[in-house]
Amino acid sequence: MNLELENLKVSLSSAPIINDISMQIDGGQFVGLLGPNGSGKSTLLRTVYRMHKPSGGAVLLDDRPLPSYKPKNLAREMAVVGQFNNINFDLCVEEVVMMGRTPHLGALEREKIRDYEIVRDSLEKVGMSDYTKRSFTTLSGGEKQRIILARALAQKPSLLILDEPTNHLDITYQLQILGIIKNLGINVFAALHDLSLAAQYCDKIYIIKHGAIDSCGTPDEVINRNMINRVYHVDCDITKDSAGRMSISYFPLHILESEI
Ligand SMILES: Nc1ncnc2c1ncn2[C@@H]1O[C@H](COP(=O)(O)OP(=O)(O)OP(=O)(O)O)[C@@H](O)[C@H]1O
Repeated sequence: MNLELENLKVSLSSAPIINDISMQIDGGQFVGLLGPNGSGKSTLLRTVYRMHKPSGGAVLLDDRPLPSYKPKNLAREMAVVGQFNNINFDLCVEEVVMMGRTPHLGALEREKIRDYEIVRDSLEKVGMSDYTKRSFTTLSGGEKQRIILARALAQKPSLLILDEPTNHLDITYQLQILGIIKNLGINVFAALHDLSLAAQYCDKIYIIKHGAIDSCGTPDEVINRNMINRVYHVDCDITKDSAGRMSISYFPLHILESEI
């Protein structure tokens, strides 16, 4: 499912948060949304998954306006991994991941063998196969995050929306999860903070600042010292290894301040 934002505006408590943003997520690309704290990344993503209503412009999915989709039809196509993933019911891991199959089942339809296979496969992908019967509430933050991603994978979406999907994960799982997401071959729109990881995994990056697009393009086009200075007010060195992988070395803030 292709996603297009057309001159999107979002206000929260009468304050303009997203100011006239247009974007395109298509072609099975992994698109990163980056920007400083408070720049509007979560607000933008929440508007795409209908938690906020735009105050102007439109969200289009496969060229159709978002409000024209029935929630269940939308859930068959779009999966969301939000920033806060509290589940207050005492469910085991398998039950949580099985929730991802709900949009594919009829009103009173029971899960079939195929649904259990998909759940097993999704748990395997995130390295949590041994936790099937564990109570979700007893898991660590990173384990919960991987289960919520498994639930999204079990949904078999064609558009995956992720709000900081790796913020609780150690580096092994950050790389593993980003690798899994990258290999899905579906449209992915993810808010990320780590510029080096975004450079490594994203096909396209949008940088936003104060609710507007600062820049957009391939990681090579967008991530550079000027942008990091302009958007984050931090100085840095950027190098590339022989495989073309970008490495960013940030300078402590007092160096930048003393140089101004
Ligand atoms: N309900 C609300 N009412 C008023 N302002 C809000 C509301 N929710 C969020 N904001 C403000 O909107 C701005 C954007 O917030 P948002 O969470 O979208 O930023 P973000 O880029 O995701 O930040 P972070 O990187 O810290 O997660 C912030 O200044 C925030 O305080």
